[in-house]
Amino acid sequence: MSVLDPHAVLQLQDVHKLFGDNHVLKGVDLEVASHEVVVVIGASGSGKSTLMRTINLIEQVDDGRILLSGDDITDPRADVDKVRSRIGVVFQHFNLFPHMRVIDNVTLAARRVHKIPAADARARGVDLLTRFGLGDKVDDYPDRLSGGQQQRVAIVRAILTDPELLLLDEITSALDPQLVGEVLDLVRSLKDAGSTILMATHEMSFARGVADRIVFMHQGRILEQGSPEEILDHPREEATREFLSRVMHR
Ligand SMILES: Nc1ncnc2c1ncn2[C@@H]1O[C@H](COP(=O)(O)OP(=O)(O)OP(=O)(O)O)[C@@H](O)[C@H]1O
Repeated sequence: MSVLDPHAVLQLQDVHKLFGDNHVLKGVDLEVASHEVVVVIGASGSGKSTLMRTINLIEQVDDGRILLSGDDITDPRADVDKVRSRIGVVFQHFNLFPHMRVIDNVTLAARRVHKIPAADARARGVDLLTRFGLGDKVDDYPDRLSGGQQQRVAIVRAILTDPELLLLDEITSALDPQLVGEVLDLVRSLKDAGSTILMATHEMSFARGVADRIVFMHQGRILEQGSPEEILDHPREEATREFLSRVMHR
């Protein structure tokens, strides 16, 4: 077993996941250090989403373990709600509640799960929304917002309580191309503010711009990982080269 970084926010050790006979994660080892931005790339079906979902305990691992700041969150005795409250998650679809105003969407978990007083949660929500260009949307309902604005609201919701780790799974895939930039700008400012982020994306230019490290997944394994230059410009593996030539010429 590898020597573990005692400061790692996230550690996956030999994680396996099967859906029936389909061995989707075949022994994944991965560490994310504090303040690090790690971007996972790979073909459709390579296991990126499943990887993210095991970390948020939506999927149970079949073997191996996952540590969050040293705590084994795959231990059957782990408190799932407590683990989830330590991780901010944004998925492809924004999943905002349509009947709730933006500010209520943003502060719901802070109030209900973290028991932050409503006035404090609102103040922090308004501050973050304003900082990210949504100050005039605080009291709107989500259907009045563009897809990019809704996704930025979902990100504000995810960071409201300062989670230890942010999981961003294909957060721009459902957006019109002209709306992608504003969401990516927000992620860049989270990086600059020191967030620890694990992100799966198909946006190679964004991966290059924001990643400290890129991880290439292939058929349920991490085939190679390194700096954006190493992986995107000088990949060692044939499968990585094939994948990149496909996505770059799309
Ligand atoms: N809930 C599930 N039940 C059964 N099979 C699943 C389930 N979720 C994922 N799979 C299978 O696991 C494999 C990996 O899927 P996953 O969604 O993790 O890939 P991905 O790399 O995220 O793909 P994409 O880029 O298209 O999102 C696929 O073969 C998929 O069919």
